[in-house]
Amino acid sequence: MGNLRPTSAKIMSVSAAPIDVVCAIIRRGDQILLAQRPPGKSLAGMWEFPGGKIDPGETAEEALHRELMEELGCQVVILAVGPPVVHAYEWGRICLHPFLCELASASPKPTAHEHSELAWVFKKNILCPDLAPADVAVVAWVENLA
Ligand SMILES: Nc1nc2c([nH]c(=O)n2[C@@H]2O[C@H](COP(=O)(O)OP(=O)(O)OP(=O)(O)O)[C@@H](O)[C@H]2O)c(=O)[nH]1
Repeated sequence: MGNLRPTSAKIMSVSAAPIDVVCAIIRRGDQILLAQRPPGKSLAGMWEFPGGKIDPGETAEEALHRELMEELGCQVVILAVGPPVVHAYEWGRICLHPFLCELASASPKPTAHEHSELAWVFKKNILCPDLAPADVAVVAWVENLA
């Protein structure tokens, strides 16, 4: 009996609808902006593409622009929309919606308002061990872009 609770909790988290998350692959020449998740958040210390959860009533594009303004204080132009990636973490599933972007011409430079650090990384070096696991499939899409 004692084992029933954890097992059923696990089944519930796996079968629940995934949480929709947007992320921006911001391109600058051959480099892409990565952001390091801060202490106290899930996947703390790992690197990700800036973005976050889609709020109720928001489109994915609206969420992307809002998150980038909150996290980096910048504006982007969307160049391409990638295939969504569903990834199961221990705590539940996310559906990650990737957008290839570039900084808008009048945008301020990205600044880390919520992340520990920002880094412009050459495309060929993005696949590092401390990249958020869900992002590996996004990198496969990015690598195949012209
Ligand atoms: N933003 C972002 N989140 C990602 C990526 N890859 C990935 O697995 N995630 C996961 O997706 C979830 C997004 O949550 P978040 O914490 O960024 O969302 P948020 O800004 O709305 O945060 P909040 O809920 O603390 O307000 C996290 O669990 C994060 O670990 C990525 O490339 N970008």
